[in-house]
Amino acid sequence: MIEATILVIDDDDDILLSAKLFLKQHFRQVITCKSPKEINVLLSRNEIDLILLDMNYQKGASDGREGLYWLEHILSIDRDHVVILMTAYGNVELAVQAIKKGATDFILKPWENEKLFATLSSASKLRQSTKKVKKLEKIHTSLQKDMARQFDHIVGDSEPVKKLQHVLVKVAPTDANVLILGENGTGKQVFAYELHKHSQRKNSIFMHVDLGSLNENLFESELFGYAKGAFTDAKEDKPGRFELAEGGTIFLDEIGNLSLAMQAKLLSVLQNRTVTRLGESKERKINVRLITATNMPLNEMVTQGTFRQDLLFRINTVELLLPPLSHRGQDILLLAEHFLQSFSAKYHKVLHKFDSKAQNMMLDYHWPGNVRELQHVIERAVIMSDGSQIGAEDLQLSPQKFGGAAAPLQTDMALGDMEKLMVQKAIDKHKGNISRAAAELGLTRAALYRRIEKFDL
Ligand SMILES: Nc1ncnc2c1ncn2[C@@H]1O[C@H](COP(=O)(O)OP(=O)(O)OP(=O)(O)O)[C@@H](O)[C@H]1O
Repeated sequence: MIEATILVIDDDDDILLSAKLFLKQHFRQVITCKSPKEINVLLSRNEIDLILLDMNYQKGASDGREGLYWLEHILSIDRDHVVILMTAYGNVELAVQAIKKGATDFILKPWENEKLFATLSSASKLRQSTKKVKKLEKIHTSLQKDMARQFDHIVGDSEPVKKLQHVLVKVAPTDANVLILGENGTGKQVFAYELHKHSQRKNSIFMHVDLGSLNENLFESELFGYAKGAFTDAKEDKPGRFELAEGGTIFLDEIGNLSLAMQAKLLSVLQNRTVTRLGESKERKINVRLITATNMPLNEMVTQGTFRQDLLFRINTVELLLPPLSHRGQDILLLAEHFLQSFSAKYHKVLHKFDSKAQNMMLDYHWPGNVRELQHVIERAVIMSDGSQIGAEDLQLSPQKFGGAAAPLQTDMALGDMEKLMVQKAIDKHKGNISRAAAELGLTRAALYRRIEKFDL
Protein backbone atom coordinates (compact mmCIF):
# COMPACT_ATOMS: atom_id res chain seq x y z
CA MET A 1 0.00 0.00 0.00
CA ILE A 2 1.45 3.38 -1.00
CA GLU A 3 1.06 6.11 1.64
CA ALA A 4 -0.50 8.71 -0.64
CA THR A 5 -3.84 10.44 -1.15
CA ILE A 6 -5.02 10.70 -4.77
CA LEU A 7 -7.62 13.12 -6.04
CA VAL A 8 -9.30 12.01 -9.30
CA ILE A 9 -11.28 14.65 -11.22
CA ASP A 10 -13.43 13.58 -14.15
CA ASP A 11 -16.99 14.37 -15.26
CA ASP A 12 -17.67 10.71 -16.13
CA ASP A 13 -19.12 8.68 -13.21
CA ASP A 14 -17.97 5.37 -14.70
CA ILE A 15 -14.38 6.57 -14.96
CA LEU A 16 -14.46 7.82 -11.36
CA LEU A 17 -15.87 4.53 -10.12
CA SER A 18 -13.39 2.32 -11.95
CA ALA A 19 -10.45 4.57 -10.96
CA LYS A 20 -11.56 4.43 -7.31
CA LEU A 21 -12.07 0.63 -7.31
CA PHE A 22 -8.64 0.02 -8.79
CA LEU A 23 -6.58 2.70 -7.05
CA LYS A 24 -7.85 2.10 -3.52
CA GLN A 25 -6.24 -1.35 -3.64
CA HIS A 26 -2.85 0.36 -3.94
CA PHE A 27 -3.06 3.83 -2.36
CA ARG A 28 -4.02 4.88 1.17
CA GLN A 29 -6.88 7.17 0.12
CA VAL A 30 -8.69 7.96 -3.12
CA ILE A 31 -10.98 11.00 -3.36
CA THR A 32 -13.09 11.50 -6.49
CA CYS A 33 -14.91 14.56 -7.77
CA LYS A 34 -16.99 15.37 -10.84
CA SER A 35 -16.24 19.02 -11.31
CA PRO A 36 -12.91 20.86 -11.25
CA LYS A 37 -14.77 23.77 -9.62
CA GLU A 38 -14.53 21.82 -6.35
CA ILE A 39 -10.72 21.81 -6.51
CA ASN A 40 -10.19 24.74 -4.15
CA VAL A 41 -12.33 23.28 -1.40
CA LEU A 42 -10.85 19.80 -1.77
CA LEU A 43 -7.28 21.06 -1.73
CA SER A 44 -7.90 23.22 1.32
CA ARG A 45 -9.50 20.37 3.27
CA ASN A 46 -7.22 17.45 2.35
CA GLU A 47 -3.52 16.75 2.19
CA ILE A 48 -3.48 15.66 -1.49
CA ASP A 49 -0.34 14.00 -2.86
CA LEU A 50 -1.36 13.29 -6.47
CA ILE A 51 -4.01 14.74 -8.75
CA LEU A 52 -5.34 12.80 -11.72
CA LEU A 53 -7.05 15.39 -13.87
CA ASP A 54 -9.28 14.93 -16.92
CA MET A 55 -8.68 17.38 -19.79
CA ASN A 56 -12.20 17.90 -21.12
CA TYR A 57 -15.36 18.69 -19.17
CA GLN A 58 -17.88 20.51 -21.33
CA LYS A 59 -19.99 18.38 -23.63
CA GLY A 60 -18.27 17.77 -26.98
CA ALA A 61 -14.98 19.39 -25.90
CA SER A 62 -11.88 17.48 -26.96
CA ASP A 63 -9.08 20.04 -27.34
CA GLY A 64 -7.88 19.70 -23.73
CA ARG A 65 -7.95 23.46 -23.11
CA GLU A 66 -10.00 23.10 -19.95
CA GLY A 67 -7.49 20.61 -18.56
CA LEU A 68 -4.63 23.05 -19.21
CA TYR A 69 -6.61 25.84 -17.53
CA TRP A 70 -7.24 23.75 -14.38
CA LEU A 71 -3.65 22.54 -14.38
CA GLU A 72 -2.45 26.14 -14.24
CA HIS A 73 -5.01 26.90 -11.56
CA ILE A 74 -3.82 24.00 -9.35
CA LEU A 75 -0.19 24.97 -9.77
CA SER A 76 -0.99 28.58 -8.93
CA ILE A 77 -2.24 27.33 -5.53
CA ASP A 78 0.98 25.37 -4.94
CA ARG A 79 3.78 24.87 -7.48
CA ASP A 80 4.64 21.56 -5.88
CA HIS A 81 1.33 19.81 -6.66
CA VAL A 82 1.87 16.68 -8.69
CA VAL A 83 -0.71 16.62 -11.53
CA ILE A 84 -1.18 13.82 -14.04
CA LEU A 85 -3.44 14.68 -16.94
CA MET A 86 -5.66 12.18 -18.73
CA THR A 87 -7.62 12.37 -21.94
CA ALA A 88 -9.33 10.08 -24.33
CA TYR A 89 -8.09 12.13 -27.25
CA GLY A 90 -4.42 12.16 -26.52
CA ASN A 91 -2.03 13.77 -28.87
CA VAL A 92 1.65 14.43 -28.49
CA GLU A 93 1.36 18.19 -28.82
CA LEU A 94 -1.12 18.45 -25.97
CA ALA A 95 1.06 16.23 -23.78
CA VAL A 96 4.10 18.42 -24.47
CA GLN A 97 2.10 21.56 -23.70
CA ALA A 98 0.86 20.07 -20.42
CA ILE A 99 4.33 19.01 -19.32
CA LYS A 100 5.69 22.47 -20.24
CA LYS A 101 3.04 24.04 -18.04
CA GLY A 102 4.14 21.89 -15.13
CA ALA A 103 2.22 18.59 -15.31
CA THR A 104 4.24 15.67 -13.99
CA ASP A 105 2.94 13.13 -16.51
CA PHE A 106 0.22 12.35 -19.00
CA ILE A 107 -1.97 9.25 -19.43
CA LEU A 108 -4.35 8.11 -22.19
CA LYS A 109 -7.90 6.89 -21.59
CA PRO A 110 -8.89 4.10 -21.56
CA TRP A 111 -5.89 3.25 -19.46
CA GLU A 112 -4.29 -0.06 -18.71
CA ASN A 113 -4.29 -0.61 -14.97
CA GLU A 114 -0.59 -1.52 -14.79
CA LYS A 115 0.36 1.58 -16.74
CA LEU A 116 -1.82 3.79 -14.51
CA PHE A 117 -0.30 2.24 -11.38
CA ALA A 118 3.27 2.62 -12.68
CA THR A 119 2.68 6.29 -13.57
CA LEU A 120 1.09 7.11 -10.23
CA SER A 121 3.59 5.23 -8.11
CA SER A 122 6.56 6.95 -9.71
CA ALA A 123 4.78 10.32 -9.39
CA SER A 124 4.19 9.50 -5.73
CA LYS A 125 7.91 8.84 -5.22
CA LEU A 126 8.64 12.20 -6.79
CA ARG A 127 6.11 13.87 -4.48
CA GLN A 128 7.69 12.19 -1.43
CA SER A 129 11.16 13.36 -2.33
CA THR A 130 9.97 16.91 -3.08
CA LYS A 131 8.28 16.97 0.34
CA LYS A 132 11.46 15.70 1.98
CA VAL A 133 13.60 18.32 0.23
CA LYS A 134 11.16 21.10 1.25
CA LYS A 135 11.24 19.91 4.85
CA LEU A 136 15.03 19.75 4.88
CA GLU A 137 15.22 23.22 3.36
CA LYS A 138 13.02 24.53 6.17
CA ILE A 139 15.13 22.79 8.82
CA HIS A 140 18.28 24.17 7.22
CA THR A 141 16.92 27.72 7.13
CA SER A 142 15.81 27.58 10.75
CA LEU A 143 19.15 26.10 11.87
CA GLN A 144 21.01 28.85 10.04
CA LYS A 145 18.77 31.43 11.69
CA ASP A 146 19.42 29.89 15.12
CA MET A 147 23.13 30.01 14.42
CA ALA A 148 22.92 33.64 13.32
CA ARG A 149 21.01 34.47 16.49
CA GLN A 150 23.46 32.58 18.69
CA PHE A 151 26.50 34.25 17.16
CA ASP A 152 24.78 37.56 16.80
CA HIS A 153 27.78 39.83 16.30
CA ILE A 154 31.20 40.47 17.78
CA VAL A 155 30.90 42.66 20.84
CA GLY A 156 33.97 44.73 21.72
CA ASP A 157 35.84 47.86 20.72
CA SER A 158 39.12 47.44 22.57
CA GLU A 159 42.24 48.00 20.47
CA PRO A 160 43.02 44.27 19.93
CA VAL A 161 39.41 43.51 18.95
CA LYS A 162 39.27 46.53 16.60
CA LYS A 163 42.44 45.30 14.89
CA LEU A 164 40.95 41.84 14.50
CA GLN A 165 37.76 43.29 13.04
CA HIS A 166 39.84 45.26 10.58
CA VAL A 167 41.63 42.10 9.38
CA LEU A 168 38.34 40.21 9.33
CA VAL A 169 36.71 42.71 6.98
CA LYS A 170 39.62 42.36 4.56
CA VAL A 171 39.88 38.58 4.72
CA ALA A 172 36.22 37.53 4.89
CA PRO A 173 35.31 38.09 1.20
CA THR A 174 38.36 36.19 -0.03
CA ASP A 175 38.53 32.42 -0.03
CA ALA A 176 41.73 32.46 2.07
CA ASN A 177 42.16 29.71 4.67
CA VAL A 178 41.98 31.23 8.14
CA LEU A 179 43.39 29.79 11.34
CA ILE A 180 41.90 31.19 14.55
CA LEU A 181 43.99 30.81 17.68
CA GLY A 182 42.93 31.59 21.22
CA GLU A 183 42.18 30.15 24.63
CA ASN A 184 38.92 28.36 25.37
CA GLY A 185 35.91 30.62 25.32
CA THR A 186 37.62 33.57 23.59
CA GLY A 187 35.09 33.53 20.75
CA LYS A 188 36.80 31.48 18.04
CA GLN A 189 33.48 30.18 16.80
CA VAL A 190 32.01 33.69 16.82
CA PHE A 191 34.86 34.97 14.65
CA ALA A 192 34.62 31.94 12.34
CA TYR A 193 30.91 32.60 11.80
CA GLU A 194 31.53 36.30 11.29
CA LEU A 195 34.03 35.45 8.52
CA HIS A 196 31.37 33.29 6.88
CA LYS A 197 28.68 35.96 7.29
CA HIS A 198 30.80 38.48 5.41
CA SER A 199 31.93 36.09 2.71
CA GLN A 200 30.48 35.39 -0.70
CA ARG A 201 29.35 32.06 0.69
CA LYS A 202 27.07 33.65 3.26
CA ASN A 203 23.89 32.16 1.77
CA SER A 204 25.34 28.65 1.84
CA ILE A 205 26.01 26.39 4.74
CA PHE A 206 28.36 27.05 7.68
CA MET A 207 29.45 23.60 8.81
CA HIS A 208 30.99 23.35 12.28
CA VAL A 209 32.95 20.17 12.93
CA ASP A 210 34.39 19.54 16.39
CA LEU A 211 37.47 17.50 15.54
CA GLY A 212 38.17 17.04 19.25
CA SER A 213 35.17 14.76 19.51
CA LEU A 214 36.16 12.48 16.61
CA ASN A 215 38.28 9.43 17.28
CA GLU A 216 40.54 7.81 14.67
CA ASN A 217 37.70 5.55 13.40
CA LEU A 218 35.07 8.23 13.08
CA PHE A 219 37.35 10.85 11.58
CA GLU A 220 37.35 9.55 8.01
CA SER A 221 33.75 8.39 7.81
CA GLU A 222 32.47 11.63 9.33
CA LEU A 223 34.61 13.99 7.25
CA PHE A 224 34.88 12.13 3.96
CA GLY A 225 31.74 9.91 4.02
CA TYR A 226 31.40 6.25 3.11
CA ALA A 227 29.86 3.87 0.59
CA LYS A 228 27.30 1.25 1.54
CA GLY A 229 29.10 -1.85 2.84
CA ALA A 230 32.39 -0.01 3.57
CA PHE A 231 32.14 -1.36 7.14
CA THR A 232 29.61 -3.40 9.13
CA ASP A 233 27.34 -0.51 10.07
CA ALA A 234 27.48 1.21 6.68
CA LYS A 235 23.91 0.35 5.64
CA GLU A 236 23.72 3.05 2.98
CA ASP A 237 25.90 5.60 1.14
CA LYS A 238 26.62 8.66 3.24
CA PRO A 239 28.35 11.89 2.20
CA GLY A 240 30.90 13.33 4.62
CA ARG A 241 30.98 16.82 6.11
CA PHE A 242 33.20 18.15 3.33
CA GLU A 243 30.64 17.15 0.71
CA LEU A 244 27.75 18.46 2.80
CA ALA A 245 29.47 21.82 3.13
CA GLU A 246 29.64 22.16 -0.68
CA GLY A 247 29.58 25.81 -1.71
CA GLY A 248 29.82 26.97 1.90
CA THR A 249 32.31 27.18 4.76
CA ILE A 250 33.68 24.31 6.80
CA PHE A 251 34.91 25.24 10.28
CA LEU A 252 37.26 22.61 11.71
CA ASP A 253 37.40 23.33 15.42
CA GLU A 254 40.11 21.91 17.74
CA ILE A 255 42.43 21.10 14.83
CA GLY A 256 45.36 20.79 17.28
CA ASN A 257 43.78 17.57 18.57
CA LEU A 258 44.36 15.57 15.38
CA SER A 259 46.78 12.65 15.48
CA LEU A 260 49.58 12.64 12.90
CA ALA A 261 47.75 9.97 10.90
CA MET A 262 44.58 12.09 10.73
CA GLN A 263 46.63 15.18 9.86
CA ALA A 264 48.10 13.33 6.85
CA LYS A 265 44.61 12.39 5.62
CA LEU A 266 43.31 15.92 6.04
CA LEU A 267 46.33 17.40 4.29
CA SER A 268 45.83 15.18 1.28
CA VAL A 269 42.18 16.33 0.97
CA LEU A 270 43.20 19.98 1.25
CA GLN A 271 45.99 19.60 -1.31
CA ASN A 272 43.89 17.77 -3.90
CA ARG A 273 40.62 19.51 -3.10
CA THR A 274 38.89 16.16 -3.53
CA VAL A 275 37.49 13.61 -1.10
CA THR A 276 37.16 9.88 -1.53
CA ARG A 277 34.44 8.21 0.49
CA LEU A 278 35.50 5.17 2.53
CA GLY A 279 34.96 2.02 0.46
CA GLU A 280 34.98 3.93 -2.85
CA SER A 281 37.71 4.80 -5.29
CA LYS A 282 35.92 7.71 -6.96
CA GLU A 283 37.37 11.15 -6.19
CA ARG A 284 34.79 13.87 -5.61
CA LYS A 285 35.68 17.53 -6.07
CA ILE A 286 35.00 19.79 -3.13
CA ASN A 287 34.32 23.51 -3.11
CA VAL A 288 34.52 24.72 0.48
CA ARG A 289 36.15 27.59 2.33
CA LEU A 290 38.30 26.36 5.19
CA ILE A 291 38.43 27.94 8.62
CA THR A 292 40.22 26.16 11.46
CA ALA A 293 40.66 26.90 15.15
CA THR A 294 42.52 25.63 18.16
CA ASN A 295 43.62 26.67 21.62
CA MET A 296 46.85 24.69 21.23
CA PRO A 297 50.22 26.22 20.32
CA LEU A 298 50.55 24.85 16.80
CA ASN A 299 53.94 26.44 16.13
CA GLU A 300 55.40 24.80 19.24
CA MET A 301 53.76 21.54 18.24
CA VAL A 302 55.48 21.73 14.87
CA THR A 303 58.84 22.07 16.66
CA GLN A 304 57.98 19.10 18.86
CA GLY A 305 56.95 17.07 15.82
CA THR A 306 53.33 16.62 16.92
CA PHE A 307 51.83 18.87 14.21
CA ARG A 308 52.80 18.74 10.53
CA GLN A 309 54.41 21.89 9.24
CA ASP A 310 52.98 21.39 5.74
CA LEU A 311 49.47 21.18 7.20
CA LEU A 312 50.06 24.33 9.23
CA PHE A 313 51.18 26.17 6.08
CA ARG A 314 48.09 24.96 4.26
CA ILE A 315 45.62 26.19 6.92
CA ASN A 316 47.19 29.43 8.11
CA THR A 317 47.12 31.68 5.06
CA VAL A 318 45.77 34.22 7.55
CA GLU A 319 46.03 33.83 11.32
CA LEU A 320 43.75 35.52 13.84
CA LEU A 321 44.98 35.43 17.41
CA LEU A 322 42.15 36.15 19.83
CA PRO A 323 43.35 37.73 23.07
CA PRO A 324 42.15 36.41 26.44
CA LEU A 325 39.25 38.38 27.86
CA SER A 326 41.42 39.81 30.65
CA HIS A 327 43.47 41.63 27.97
CA ARG A 328 40.45 43.38 26.46
CA GLY A 329 39.95 46.11 29.08
CA GLN A 330 36.55 47.78 28.91
CA ASP A 331 35.23 45.10 26.53
CA ILE A 332 34.55 43.09 29.68
CA LEU A 333 31.86 45.61 30.61
CA LEU A 334 30.51 45.86 27.07
CA LEU A 335 30.17 42.09 26.90
CA ALA A 336 28.68 41.96 30.40
CA GLU A 337 26.04 44.51 29.37
CA HIS A 338 25.36 42.59 26.17
CA PHE A 339 24.77 39.37 28.15
CA LEU A 340 22.77 41.26 30.79
CA GLN A 341 20.36 42.45 28.13
CA SER A 342 19.92 39.09 26.49
CA PHE A 343 19.51 37.13 29.75
CA SER A 344 17.17 39.74 31.26
CA ALA A 345 14.95 39.27 28.22
CA LYS A 346 15.26 35.49 28.39
CA TYR A 347 14.35 35.31 32.11
CA HIS A 348 11.81 38.17 31.97
CA LYS A 349 13.67 40.36 34.45
CA VAL A 350 14.03 44.11 34.47
CA LEU A 351 17.75 44.55 35.08
CA HIS A 352 19.47 47.46 33.42
CA LYS A 353 22.94 47.73 34.87
CA PHE A 354 25.72 46.68 37.21
CA ASP A 355 26.61 48.73 40.29
CA SER A 356 30.11 50.22 40.34
CA LYS A 357 31.49 47.58 42.73
CA ALA A 358 30.34 44.82 40.39
CA GLN A 359 31.93 46.63 37.44
CA ASN A 360 35.29 46.98 39.22
CA MET A 361 35.17 43.38 40.29
CA MET A 362 34.63 42.21 36.72
CA LEU A 363 37.49 44.40 35.50
CA ASP A 364 39.87 42.95 38.15
CA TYR A 365 38.94 39.32 37.68
CA HIS A 366 41.17 36.95 35.63
CA TRP A 367 38.46 35.28 33.55
CA PRO A 368 40.30 32.00 32.91
CA GLY A 369 37.23 30.72 31.02
CA ASN A 370 37.15 33.99 29.02
CA VAL A 371 33.92 35.18 27.35
CA ARG A 372 32.13 31.88 27.96
CA GLU A 373 32.80 32.21 31.69
CA LEU A 374 31.58 35.80 31.70
CA GLN A 375 28.44 34.69 29.89
CA HIS A 376 27.75 32.00 32.52
CA VAL A 377 28.47 34.38 35.41
CA ILE A 378 26.01 36.95 34.05
CA GLU A 379 23.34 34.34 33.36
CA ARG A 380 23.59 33.06 36.94
CA ALA A 381 23.57 36.62 38.32
CA VAL A 382 20.44 37.48 36.32
CA ILE A 383 18.67 34.37 37.59
CA MET A 384 19.69 34.97 41.23
CA SER A 385 19.32 38.74 41.41
CA ASP A 386 16.41 40.21 43.39
CA GLY A 387 17.14 43.90 42.84
CA SER A 388 16.95 46.17 39.84
CA GLN A 389 20.71 46.11 39.24
CA ILE A 390 23.45 43.50 39.54
CA GLY A 391 25.67 43.90 42.59
CA ALA A 392 29.14 42.44 43.25
CA GLU A 393 27.69 39.68 45.45
CA ASP A 394 25.38 38.52 42.61
CA LEU A 395 28.42 37.73 40.46
CA GLN A 396 29.73 35.05 42.86
CA LEU A 397 33.25 35.30 41.47
CA SER A 398 35.67 32.90 43.10
CA PRO A 399 38.19 34.88 45.23
CA GLN A 400 41.26 32.81 44.31
CA LYS A 401 40.87 33.74 40.64
CA PHE A 402 41.82 37.28 41.52
CA GLY A 403 45.12 35.78 42.76
CA GLY A 404 45.09 32.50 40.85
CA ALA A 405 46.35 29.92 43.42
CA ALA A 406 45.12 26.34 42.94
CA ALA A 407 43.72 24.43 45.92
CA PRO A 408 46.27 22.24 47.71
CA LEU A 409 45.77 18.48 47.81
CA GLN A 410 44.14 17.22 51.00
CA THR A 411 43.75 13.65 52.14
CA ASP A 412 40.35 13.89 53.84
CA MET A 413 38.49 15.40 50.91
CA ALA A 414 34.77 15.04 50.28
CA LEU A 415 33.74 13.29 47.06
CA GLY A 416 32.68 16.57 45.43
CA ASP A 417 36.06 18.17 46.21
CA MET A 418 37.87 15.17 44.75
CA GLU A 419 35.84 15.47 41.55
CA LYS A 420 36.59 19.17 41.34
CA LEU A 421 40.30 18.54 41.83
CA MET A 422 40.37 15.83 39.16
CA VAL A 423 38.61 18.10 36.70
CA GLN A 424 41.05 20.94 37.48
CA LYS A 425 44.06 18.62 37.12
CA ALA A 426 42.88 17.26 33.78
CA ILE A 427 42.33 20.79 32.46
CA ASP A 428 45.77 21.92 33.67
CA LYS A 429 47.44 18.80 32.25
CA HIS A 430 45.97 19.48 28.82
CA LYS A 431 46.69 23.19 29.03
CA GLY A 432 43.02 24.12 28.92
CA ASN A 433 42.20 21.84 26.00
CA ILE A 434 38.64 20.89 26.89
CA SER A 435 38.29 18.05 24.38
CA ARG A 436 41.41 16.30 25.63
CA ALA A 437 40.59 16.87 29.29
CA ALA A 438 37.06 15.56 28.68
CA ALA A 439 38.43 12.48 26.88
CA GLU A 440 40.80 11.75 29.77
CA LEU A 441 37.99 12.05 32.29
CA GLY A 442 35.66 9.95 30.13
CA LEU A 443 33.21 12.85 29.76
CA THR A 444 31.69 14.65 26.79
CA ARG A 445 32.74 18.29 26.27
CA ALA A 446 29.28 19.44 27.34
CA ALA A 447 29.46 17.36 30.53
CA LEU A 448 32.87 18.80 31.32
CA TYR A 449 31.62 22.36 30.73
CA ARG A 450 28.77 21.64 33.15
CA ARG A 451 31.29 20.59 35.81
CA ILE A 452 33.49 23.62 35.15
CA GLU A 453 30.40 25.73 35.69
CA LYS A 454 29.32 23.74 38.75
CA PHE A 455 32.72 23.91 40.44
CA ASP A 456 33.28 27.46 39.28
CA LEU A 457 36.62 26.59 37.71
N1 LIG B 1 33.17 39.04 21.06
C1 LIG B 1 32.06 38.38 21.39
N2 LIG B 1 30.87 38.99 21.30
C2 LIG B 1 29.74 38.35 21.67
N3 LIG B 1 29.71 37.10 22.16
C3 LIG B 1 30.86 36.44 22.28
C4 LIG B 1 32.10 37.03 21.88
N4 LIG B 1 33.08 36.15 22.09
C5 LIG B 1 32.50 35.04 22.58
N5 LIG B 1 31.17 35.20 22.70
C6 LIG B 1 30.22 34.21 23.25
O1 LIG B 1 30.94 33.43 24.20
C7 LIG B 1 30.67 32.04 24.07
C8 LIG B 1 31.96 31.29 23.77
O2 LIG B 1 32.42 31.66 22.47
P1 LIG B 1 32.96 30.58 21.42
O3 LIG B 1 32.20 29.29 21.52
O4 LIG B 1 33.03 31.24 20.11
O5 LIG B 1 34.42 30.37 22.02
P2 LIG B 1 35.56 29.39 21.51
O6 LIG B 1 36.82 30.13 21.56
O7 LIG B 1 35.16 28.79 20.19
O8 LIG B 1 35.51 28.28 22.66
P3 LIG B 1 36.13 26.77 22.67
O9 LIG B 1 37.57 26.89 22.40
O10 LIG B 1 35.86 26.33 24.07
O11 LIG B 1 35.36 25.98 21.65
C9 LIG B 1 29.65 31.90 22.98
O12 LIG B 1 28.37 31.79 23.55
C10 LIG B 1 29.76 33.20 22.20
O13 LIG B 1 28.53 33.56 21.62
